[in-house]
Amino acid sequence: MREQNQKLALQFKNVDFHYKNDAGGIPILKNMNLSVADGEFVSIIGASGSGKSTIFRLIVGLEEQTGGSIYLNEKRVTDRSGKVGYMPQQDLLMPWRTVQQNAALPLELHKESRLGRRAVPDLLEAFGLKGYEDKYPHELSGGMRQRVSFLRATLSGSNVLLLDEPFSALDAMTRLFMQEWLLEQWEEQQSTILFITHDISEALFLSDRIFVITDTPFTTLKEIEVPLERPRRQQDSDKKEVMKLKNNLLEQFRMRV
Ligand SMILES: Nc1ncnc2c1ncn2[C@@H]1O[C@H](COP(=O)(O)OP(=O)(O)OP(=O)(O)O)[C@@H](O)[C@H]1O
Repeated sequence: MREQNQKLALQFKNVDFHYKNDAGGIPILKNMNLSVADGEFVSIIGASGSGKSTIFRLIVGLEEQTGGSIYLNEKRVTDRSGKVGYMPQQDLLMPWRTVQQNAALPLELHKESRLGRRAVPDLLEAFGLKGYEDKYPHELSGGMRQRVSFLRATLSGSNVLLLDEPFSALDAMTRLFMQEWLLEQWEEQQSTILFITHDISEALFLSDRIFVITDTPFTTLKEIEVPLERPRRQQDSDKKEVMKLKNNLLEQFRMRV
């Protein structure tokens, strides 16, 4: 496992949240606590509609909790807009902007980024986009669009990145390569990643810990530690202890279908 420091990158303390509706509200989080260490890779899995994206929307500040507090890097931050890197479910690249212009958008919005404009050429190369700087999104493959979108989240300059099903639209082979690539970037940038997926194998391959939503509304999430050393390769997922975890998780979800 990668060296983690004792600092917390993210913490929910007694957080309540419900969506408003005519019937009085749809409760999602009830007095919920959660901690993610700086440098950790954590996945969140759960059934469709269980509240995974809502957790991200609260962290990003797109929704406001009705109770409790959310801490980023151990500071209680009330205005979290632009303070974390966020890659939503669809890549949301702007079709009229080039690769470079799409990726560098956070630098236009938030001038004081940890990485800064000078990092852009190096990062474009690291993200396999060198030579494509002036192309438009429709000229790219699915995997490339995902990489531009991830680069944009990275350029927010935050040490915390939230990735919401980033690989769901990719073919199976590209997806496997993108997972390995993502782990390399995570190591390189020393970031903290929260990753939503429906794919149990993907969560096991990538994560230090997996948070499982078993019921909604939820107070705690079930936590699973993944017993794999780093660096990892796809074939590590075939190890006996990982297969056992996978089968247990599949069984849990099967009972809910
Ligand atoms: N803006 C909204 N107003 C009212 N209800 C909402 C709103 N957004 C989400 N919900 C409801 O809140 C619940 C949780 O939604 P959320 O998008 O967090 O689920 P999810 O686990 O991310 O789902 P999926 O895996 O399908 O993306 C769902 O029942 C959804 O219908």
